[in-house]
Amino acid sequence: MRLITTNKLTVQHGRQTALHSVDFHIDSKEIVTVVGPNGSGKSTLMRTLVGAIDDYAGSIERKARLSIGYVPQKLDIDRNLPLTVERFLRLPHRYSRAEIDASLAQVNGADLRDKQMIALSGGQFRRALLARAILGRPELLILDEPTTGLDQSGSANFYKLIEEVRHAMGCAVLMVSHELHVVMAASDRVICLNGHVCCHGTPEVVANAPQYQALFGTGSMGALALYRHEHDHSHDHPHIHGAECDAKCDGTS
Ligand SMILES: Nc1ncnc2c1ncn2[C@@H]1O[C@H](COP(=O)(O)OP(=O)(O)OP(=O)(O)O)[C@@H](O)[C@H]1O
Repeated sequence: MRLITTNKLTVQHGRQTALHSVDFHIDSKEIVTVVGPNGSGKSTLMRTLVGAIDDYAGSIERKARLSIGYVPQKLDIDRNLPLTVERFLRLPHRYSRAEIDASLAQVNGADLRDKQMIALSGGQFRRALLARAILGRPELLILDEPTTGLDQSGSANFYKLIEEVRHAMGCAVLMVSHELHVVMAASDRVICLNGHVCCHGTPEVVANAPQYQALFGTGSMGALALYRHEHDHSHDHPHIHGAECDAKCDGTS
């Protein structure tokens, strides 16, 4: 089932065009990753999809009553404000203790409930954000750079956790990441953005696309293959998606 479709989505920040004529969709239970260089409009796309930016041209269609859990790229917690993880998870909705415990357990964070938000490590903080995003049992989880601040093994573990959450909750996952080889291997589809959609398709198709290689070089393909080989046992790729690349696009915005 289609959850969100955009048609010629265009977003300006002042005179800067952050997104230009972006056609995008995500279906239920898919893992879709958006990659692109700094400033290529990835966060703008996420923020527009969740409704945080409502000044755009083109159209966005959302499934009726679509519930979205969103983890923003950055979240500053006031260091002067005492805020436990439990209280953080209760903002802005009042969830029960049982719901909060279940959500924390889902992200392997049962021990975090009474800790202060500002005392969490990078990985614990990311798990608390994820726990909050899944509290409403969303059909679509949107994660903007979910492993910011984590080291390589912390990131790999976090992506594994995201796959587990997706599996347990049956939600679709849309994420932005810089960690090309790790995240692409775990995705059903990859969208390479540079203000516009440069190319899109399965991870292998995107990694081989000249538009992608013009932006990121060819180095990540070996890492992608390596990761696939090493982790074949733990990934489930039931979908076969068509290979689609925009041959007209030259990889610049
Ligand atoms: N609130 C804003 N006001 C003005 N310009 C903005 C604003 N937000 C983003 N931009 C500009 O829009 C463009 C796209 O920014 P965006 O944050 O969406 O990119 P990104 O791909 O997420 O970047 P990064 O990988 O660095 O996080 C950039 O040129 C950025 O400077």
